[in-house]
Amino acid sequence: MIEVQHLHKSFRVHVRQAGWLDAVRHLWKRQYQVVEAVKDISFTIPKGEIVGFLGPNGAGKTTTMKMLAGLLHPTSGKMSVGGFVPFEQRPEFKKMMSLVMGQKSQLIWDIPPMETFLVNKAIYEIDDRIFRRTLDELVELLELQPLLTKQTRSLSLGQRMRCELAAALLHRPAILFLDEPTIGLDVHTQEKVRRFIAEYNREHQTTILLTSHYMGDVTALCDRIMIINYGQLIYDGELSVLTEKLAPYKRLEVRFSEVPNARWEDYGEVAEIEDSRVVLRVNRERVAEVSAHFLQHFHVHDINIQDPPMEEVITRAFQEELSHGS
Ligand SMILES: Nc1ncnc2c1ncn2[C@@H]1O[C@H](COP(=O)(O)OP(=O)(O)OP(=O)(O)O)[C@@H](O)[C@H]1O
Repeated sequence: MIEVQHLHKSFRVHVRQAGWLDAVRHLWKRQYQVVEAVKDISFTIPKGEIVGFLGPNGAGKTTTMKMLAGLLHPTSGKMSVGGFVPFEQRPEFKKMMSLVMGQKSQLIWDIPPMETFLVNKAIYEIDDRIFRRTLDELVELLELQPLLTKQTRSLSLGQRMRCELAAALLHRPAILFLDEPTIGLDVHTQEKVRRFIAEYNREHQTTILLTSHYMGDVTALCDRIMIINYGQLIYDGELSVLTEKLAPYKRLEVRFSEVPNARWEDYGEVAEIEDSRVVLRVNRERVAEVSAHFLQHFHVHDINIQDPPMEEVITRAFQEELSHGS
């Protein structure tokens, strides 16, 4: 459904001079610098898959998404999105995909969301019956009924984002690019949006590429992740494989009425230790044996075994790349 080969994008940016004298001089002789935002990335995403696209600030995620959505022309490389070359901007291409950017609104600010929906109906030439059916489904899934006729500018961020998603999905795109769809939302609304995306994908087999700084979005929605750093793809594969490779331990949290005296470092790396609680990073192969030992020899109130937090795994992935690069 999405195929990208050796994609590059560089921007030519004007270098600003620090001092006013230099700034005046350079009015005549401007200096430019080339920023390589995306460097030779290749990947394929089959129909119906949700892929998490991760990377630190400025890594090249938005630039890649904009190229995939046809908003930016690549410097070089090949792309096929649903069989189309995005930057050719064919009307059929626009009808089969949607881009939602958490930081940018496509709703018309001064009118209620329902009127933006009607504008989209006209733009995408959606048949009356299909429009009604799709709208009903989206209104129900996203709980939009009370918001439809309110002024868009009066909506809260979370209410607006739910309307943004509806506006983006009215024409039933087969491919969805979601750039930070939950940014700035409270935990409850984030959860709602996540559930909606998962349900919508299940129902319609929509192909989704998602960027998010919230690891909760990624762990809830994506089995596969791609990590980009300094414009290069440094990982493309299952999230669980990355976790096993970079963090070959589990987080073992044990609660006691009072932490007993023990040589905790014999069991694993001590992450936290308090009055009634010990958190250890225990090698995956030893988790079962260590837990059994604790239950047998100590008066344990509760024991909890988890994968390491995703933030930790991703940070390690960046660090690995940096140490390879140096
Ligand atoms: N229009 C532009 N002109 C010049 N440089 C740009 C432009 N757009 C992006 N860049 C640069 O390209 C690089 C990649 O930016 P991009 O916005 O794709 O990163 P990102 O991974 O989406 O970051 P974030 O998580 O902060 O949104 C950055 O160095 C950025 O400054």
